[in-house]
Amino acid sequence: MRSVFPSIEAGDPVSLGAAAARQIPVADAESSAAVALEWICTRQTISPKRLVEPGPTAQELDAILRCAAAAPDHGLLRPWRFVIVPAQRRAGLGEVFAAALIDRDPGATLEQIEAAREKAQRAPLLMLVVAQLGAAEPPIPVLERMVSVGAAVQNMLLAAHAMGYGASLTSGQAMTSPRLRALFDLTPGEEAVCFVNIGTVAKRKAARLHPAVESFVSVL
Ligand SMILES: Cc1cc2nc3c(=O)[nH]c(=O)nc-3n(C[C@H](O)[C@H](O)[C@H](O)COP(=O)(O)O)c2cc1C
Repeated sequence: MRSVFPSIEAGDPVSLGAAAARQIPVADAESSAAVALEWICTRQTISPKRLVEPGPTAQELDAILRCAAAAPDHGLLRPWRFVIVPAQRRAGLGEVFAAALIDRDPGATLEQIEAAREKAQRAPLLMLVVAQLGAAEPPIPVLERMVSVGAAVQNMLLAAHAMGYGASLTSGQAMTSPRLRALFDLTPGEEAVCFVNIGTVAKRKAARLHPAVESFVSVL
């Protein structure tokens, strides 16, 4: 496993979880915290067009998914699930993207239809994020469940980044298409939120400037 996190040993598939549980000696704690903060703040979107092979190995993907499972989850509803789209199902997803575009815009050009189709072929790892927002017990508000979904997704983006991969989220109007819902067997109460794309970074853009803290924090 590639890692920028020094206390995680290369090749150790369980090390992400183990590192969190580990009692880090005080002398190492500060540098570990500094690396973790750096790692969180340097995550950036890498467009699927810039994500190439190799993608995460099966072991790495398992570690990434276990990070999702560490997300805060009020009521322990686990209000999300993920659907991996393997290579042999990409063409089928591309047809759904193309048909969804034609549904929305019957006048779409052949070029636009082909571009929609091609979106299913990018990034070595492609995974749909499904939010489960229907009736639940305990009745945790939908807004809180979406926070849990977002936290699970962010944990995966950060895990991929820590392993040295690039990652991004993609969405768009096809997410609400009945065709996409049918392909992924979404049940009533489930919503397709976005795709997670992960792979090796072919080219990186300059990171964006993050908003200043004072622009989003106040004191009551
Ligand atoms: C739910 C969700 C869906 C997104 N969908 C898209 C998308 O379809 N296309 C895109 O270019 N970026 C998409 N993004 C990524 C944002 O554009 C990106 O996070 C933002 O520009 C900030 O850049 P950064 O991630 O590098 O900090 C999505 C982000 C979220 C949270």
